[in-house]
Amino acid sequence: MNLKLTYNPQPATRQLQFAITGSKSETNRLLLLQALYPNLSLENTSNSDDSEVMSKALQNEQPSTHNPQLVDVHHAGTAMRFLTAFFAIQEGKEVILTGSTRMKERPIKILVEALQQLGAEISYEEQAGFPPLSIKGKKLTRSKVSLPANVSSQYISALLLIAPKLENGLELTLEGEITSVPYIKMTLALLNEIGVETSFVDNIISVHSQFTIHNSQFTIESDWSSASYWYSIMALSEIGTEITLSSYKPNSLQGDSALVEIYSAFGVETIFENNSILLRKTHNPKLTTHNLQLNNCPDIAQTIAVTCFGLGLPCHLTGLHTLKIKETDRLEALKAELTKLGAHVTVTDESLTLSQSENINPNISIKTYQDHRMAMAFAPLALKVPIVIEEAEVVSKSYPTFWTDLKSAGFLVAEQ
Ligand SMILES: O=C(O)C1=C[C@@H](OP(=O)(O)O)[C@@H](O)[C@H](O)C1
Ligand SMILES: C=C(OP(=O)(O)O)C(=O)O
Repeated sequence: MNLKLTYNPQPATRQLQFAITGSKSETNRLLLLQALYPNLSLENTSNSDDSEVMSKALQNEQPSTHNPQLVDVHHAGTAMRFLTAFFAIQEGKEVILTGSTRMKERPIKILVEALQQLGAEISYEEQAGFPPLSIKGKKLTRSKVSLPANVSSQYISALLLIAPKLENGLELTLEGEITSVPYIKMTLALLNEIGVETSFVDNIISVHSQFTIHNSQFTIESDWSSASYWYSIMALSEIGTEITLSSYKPNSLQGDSALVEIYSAFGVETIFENNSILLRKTHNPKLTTHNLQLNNCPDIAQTIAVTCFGLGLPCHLTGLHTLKIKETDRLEALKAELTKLGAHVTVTDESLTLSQSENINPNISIKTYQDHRMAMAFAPLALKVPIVIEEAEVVSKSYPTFWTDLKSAGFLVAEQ
């Protein structure tokens, strides 16, 4: 489904307000913890496809006589990585864990080797180092392992999530530069919330074993990565435009809440009130090069690059080495699509540089490369020029109601 987006400014008749569902990162961690500790109950879980597949994989557990069970996580990176660790400790159970064609190109060797060092029985079904995996669940008896930390934090989170169920807990030594650190801290914070003791000093993380927990209820904060598209819409809107998003709090576990500070430089003010954020366009940003290090919040890189282009601002974004192994090679995808719109962009393996531009080519058809964030990051440009988003249904990976929310905000969204 290709969607043509245009924007026809109407006088504001009411305050725009959207309830975004829970963080998919927090949801997928807590769903796994709920499978390990059934007396954990969750509110405001994510309605994303990635959380649906996670939930289904954990619920559809068949008795061990149906071995091996096929579990398909489609495009969900967190589900693939977290479930690899989960199934590795399900004694007597065998699964083949697989995903989409792209998932079979996303590396998993670092996690598999770490689990194997702890005693897990995992082998590759097709290409060594990549899904699908054959996993024979067993009791893991070892408790210390080292692994490279500069490729994906999801490998580390996966190990941490099963750690309290290991006989002697876990001590992880992280090698090299640690990437996407807030996601690791989110995992530790959620473990702490349910009563698991952890420590993270220098490059060593320790998790104590904890076989049961008290009844515990957790309300998940809404997804900041999804909020990023509204930040971009505000940045590209007229001064005075406002929108309210719920439910958010100032002390978030999500690294993407860095949006508050980043978008203040693009003229968007954030006010926290009653469990919500009010976003207001207050001024037009200064014409300077925006230098941002995004190692801590890789998922908002596409949003920021497109915002800068829409505002005609030059930018230099760094810390983007993980973007090449996500839903697509996001650096190449950004370069190709921004260039079609008239941008001057260069990329390296870890950075993107955008020159100042004055025009945006209208009626360009944006390829989305099976990447939800390509579709949602480019949509706000409809405030400036008509634009077509190809295979627009990809948004359901993280934000299934994105197009209906956009319509409610006054965008014209027509199937082509
Ligand atoms: O742990 C998580 O929930 C995530 C970690 C990040 O991945 P990397 O650590 O691979 O950068 C992020 O990009 C992804 O969307 C979600
Ligand atoms: C990278 C992402 O997800 P995952 O790695 O979990 O597929 C994302 O949602 O932007």
